Amino acid sequence: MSAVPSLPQSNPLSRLQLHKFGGTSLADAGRIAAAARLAAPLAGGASVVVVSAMRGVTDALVALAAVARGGGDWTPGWRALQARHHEAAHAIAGTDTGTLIARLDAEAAALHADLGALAFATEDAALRLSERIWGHGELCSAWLMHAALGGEPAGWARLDARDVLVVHGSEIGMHVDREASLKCLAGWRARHPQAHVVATGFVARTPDGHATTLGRNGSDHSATLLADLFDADAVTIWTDVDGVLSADPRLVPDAVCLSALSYAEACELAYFGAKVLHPRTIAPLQARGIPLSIRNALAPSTRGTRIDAQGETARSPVKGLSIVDDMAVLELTGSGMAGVPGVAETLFAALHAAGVSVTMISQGSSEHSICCVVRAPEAARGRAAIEDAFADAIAGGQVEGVRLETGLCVLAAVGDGMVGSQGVAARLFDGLAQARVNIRAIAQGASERNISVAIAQDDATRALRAAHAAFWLSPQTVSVGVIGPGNVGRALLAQLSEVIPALRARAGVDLRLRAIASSRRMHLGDAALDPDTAGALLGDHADACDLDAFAAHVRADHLPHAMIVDCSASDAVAAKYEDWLAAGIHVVTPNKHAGSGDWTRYARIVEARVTGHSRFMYEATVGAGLPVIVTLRNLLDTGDTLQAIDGMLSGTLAWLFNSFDGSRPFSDLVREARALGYTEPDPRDDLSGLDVARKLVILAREAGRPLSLADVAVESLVPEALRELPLDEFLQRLSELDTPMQARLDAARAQGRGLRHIARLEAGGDASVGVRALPADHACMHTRLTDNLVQFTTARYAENPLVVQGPGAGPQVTAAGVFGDVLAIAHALGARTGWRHA
Ligand SMILES: Nc1ncnc2c1ncn2[C@@H]1O[C@H](COP(=O)(O)OP(=O)(O)O)[C@@H](O)[C@H]1O
Ligand SMILES: N[C@@H](CC(=O)OP(=O)(O)O)C(=O)O
Repeated sequence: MSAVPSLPQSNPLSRLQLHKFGGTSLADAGRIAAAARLAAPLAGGASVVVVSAMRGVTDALVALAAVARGGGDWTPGWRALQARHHEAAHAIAGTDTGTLIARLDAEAAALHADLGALAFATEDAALRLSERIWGHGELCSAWLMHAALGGEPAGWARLDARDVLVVHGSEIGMHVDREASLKCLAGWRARHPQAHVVATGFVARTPDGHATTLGRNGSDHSATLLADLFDADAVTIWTDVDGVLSADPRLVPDAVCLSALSYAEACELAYFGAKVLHPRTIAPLQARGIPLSIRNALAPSTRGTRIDAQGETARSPVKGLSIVDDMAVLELTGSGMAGVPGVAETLFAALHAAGVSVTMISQGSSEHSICCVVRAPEAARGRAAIEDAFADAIAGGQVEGVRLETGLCVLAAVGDGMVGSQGVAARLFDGLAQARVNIRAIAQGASERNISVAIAQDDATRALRAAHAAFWLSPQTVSVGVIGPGNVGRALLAQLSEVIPALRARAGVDLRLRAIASSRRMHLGDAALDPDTAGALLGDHADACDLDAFAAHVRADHLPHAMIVDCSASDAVAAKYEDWLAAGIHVVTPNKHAGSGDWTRYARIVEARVTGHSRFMYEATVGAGLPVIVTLRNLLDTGDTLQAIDGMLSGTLAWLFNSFDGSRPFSDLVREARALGYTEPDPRDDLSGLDVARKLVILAREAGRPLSLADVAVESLVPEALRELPLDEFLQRLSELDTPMQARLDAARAQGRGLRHIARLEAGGDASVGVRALPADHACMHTRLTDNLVQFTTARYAENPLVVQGPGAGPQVTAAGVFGDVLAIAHALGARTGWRHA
C-alpha cells in the first residue's frame, strides 16, 4: 500500500474512516449537505466517502437506457436528470457553482452521447454502453458531495472508481482483481495526494478497461472493496434506518435495531434478503478484520449496528430474520433413487450447467426425493436441465420426474447463538404453525447459524411476524374482532382497554382490536381500534354486517394470530365458528348456541379446532366468570371420574328461589326480578328452564357425554296455558304461578326441605332441569342473591363434592369470564414462544 499517503498519527483510532451514503441519504441538496457534515474527517484523521446515486436516479437511468435501446425518445428523461443535478448543485456549491455545473454538464454530455449510440449498437456494445449509462448517477453525486465537502480547497479529491476498481465476472459473481486495483490506486494516488477522497460507488472497470457496475445496490460492496484498498480502519454505511434491524421494518413494524452482529451473521442476513446490506459487502472487511457500522443518517445520534469478528451474544439464539422473495421449489422424486450414488451430483451439475443458482437444498433421509429452492425466473430452465440429465432414469421409471412449485419465498432465521442451542428449529416451526404457515422445505446450514424454510409467498409477512415474535424479538400480535357490543361486549371492551398496554409490556402479547360488529353493522379497521370508542363506530354510516368479510379481515394475512370474540347470543354467528376455527381463528364466546346446539354441528366445531390449530373457549357460557368449565376439565384431565353434576345455573332462578320463603307470592318476586333487570325482558325465557338446560348440555359435552337439548328432561315453570300468550297477557296472568308454587314450598317444608332450581347430570348420562326440594344441609341451600353454584361429585370428591360458587350473572362478571379466555389464549401464545414476564 505504498501509494496510500502517510497519514497524521495524532489520532490512531481514527486514522482513515470510510463513509458510504446510499441513495436514501442523498435524496436532495439538503440531505447531501447533512451527509457531508457526518463525513467530515475527525481531527487528524482522513476520510474516504463513497456515494451512491441520488435516490431514484439509477432506476431512472435503467429506464432511460431501455427507452434509448428501443429507439424511443430519451431526451425528456435525460433533461430531467440534468435538471435534478443542476438544482442540487445550485443549492450546494455556494461560490463555485460554475465549476460544479461544468463538471456535471461534462457527465451529462457523456451520458447524452451514450444514450444516442445505444439504438444502433451491437449487443455487446449496447451492454457496455448500458453499464456506463447506469453508473452516471454516481458520477454526478460524487461531484455534488465533493462540492458539499468543500472540494479541492478543503483537501478533497474526487475518485471515479472506474479508474481504480478492476473487477471481472466469475462463476460465483463479481470478483475484484485486488492486485490490479491496488496498482491503479497507487497511480491515482500519485496524481491525487489529498488526504480526503470522495469516490463513486457502484461503478468499476473490467480488466480490459470497460466501464461496468457491481450490480444493483452494489455501492455497499464498493465501499468495502475501497475500504480494503485504502486500508481503512473503520467503515460506516449511512442509510435511512437505525442499523441492521431484526427484520425488514416495512414488513415487521416491531423490528428492533441489533446493536452488534458478527461478520457471519451479517453475511447470512444479507444473503437471505436483508436489503440494508448487499450480500457481498462483508467479505472484503472480514478478510482484514475491519469493523463496519450501519447507521442512520437521519438520526446520527443513534449508535447503529456494529459488525465485526466478535459480534455479541444476545438473549435470543436468533438475531434476525429475512425473506428472499420470488422463489420456486424443484423436486426430483423416485423410488429408484434411494442408495444410488451420484444422484445429487448429477442434479446440481445440471443446474450449474444451466446457470441456475441454488439457494436451499433439502433431501429426505429416505433419499426418495431431493428438493432444492431456486429463483423463480430460473426455475423452468432448471427443471428442463434436470429432466434432460435424468431422461434415461425417467424413461426407465427409476425417477418419477421433476416437480416445479412456484409462488414461494424463503424465510431465514439467523444467529450465531443457534450454534449448539437446542429447540431453535422447534420454536420456529411451532411459531409458524401457530400462524397457519405451511412449510414446503427446510434446510439448516451445517454451521447451524441459519435455518431456512420455503413457504408460500402469500404467507411471507405473517410468517415473518410470527417467527419474529417466536424468538422474543417482538410481542405476539393477535388480530381481534368483537361481535355484539351489547352489555357484555361493552364491558369486555372496557376491560380490554385497561389491560392491553400492560399485556403488551409484561406478557409480550399485543391484542389488536381490528374489527367490531353488531347484528346489522360492522367496522373494519386497518390500524388498531380504541376499545373505549370502538362501539361508536357502529352508527348508521358503518358497513352492513357481513360475517365472512368480518372474519377475513380479522384473519389478516400479515398478522400471525387471529381471534373472534362473539358476545352475541346469535345462532347465525355460532354457525360460523366451524369455518373460523378451521381457518385458524381462535373463537371465544359466552354464546351458548354452539356448545348446546345440534350435536353434529358441535362435533364439526371440535374437529375444526384440530384442523385449524385454533382454540375454542367458552367458559362464560356457564356461571359467567366462575371457573366452572376449567374446573371440570382439570378434574377429568387429571384422571378423576365424574359421578354427577348438580348446579344452580341461572342467576335469575337462583334469586327467585333464594327469595321465595312464602311471605310474598312467587309472581311478586318474578315482577321484582324483572324490574331489577335480572330476568330477560320476557321472564318465560328464564322460567322455561331452557337456558339452564343449554348450560347443562355444555357441561355434559365437556364431560364427554354426547348430550343434546332434546335429551334433557326440562320442567318449565310456566304453565302450559301461559306459554304461547303475548307478553302483556302473560304478565297480567302471572299470579297463576302462585298457588302451585306455594303448594310445592309447603310440601318441601313439611319434610324440612327448601326449594331450589336445579340442573342435574347423572353418572349414566340422565339430565334434568327443574325445581327440587333439597335438605337444609345441601350446598345449594346456602347461596345468596344471584349466586350460581356447581357441585361436581367425582370419584375423588365423592363424600364431599367439589363446589364452585359465586355471582353467576351480570355483564361485568360475564365479560370477565370471556376476558379470562382471551387471556388464556394470549398467554399460551406468549408462553409457547418462551416470553418471560418482566
Ligand atoms: N433487516 C433489515 N434491517 C434494516 N433495514 C432493512 C432490513 N431489511 C430491509 N431493510 C430495508 O432496507 C432499507 C435500506 O436499504 P437501501 O435501500 O439499500 O438503503 P441505501 O439507499 O441507504 O443504500 C431500509 O430503508 C429498510 O426498509
Ligand atoms: N445506485 C445503485 C447502487 C446502490 O447501491 O444504491 P443504494 O446504495 O442507494 O442502494 C442502485 O440503485 O442500484
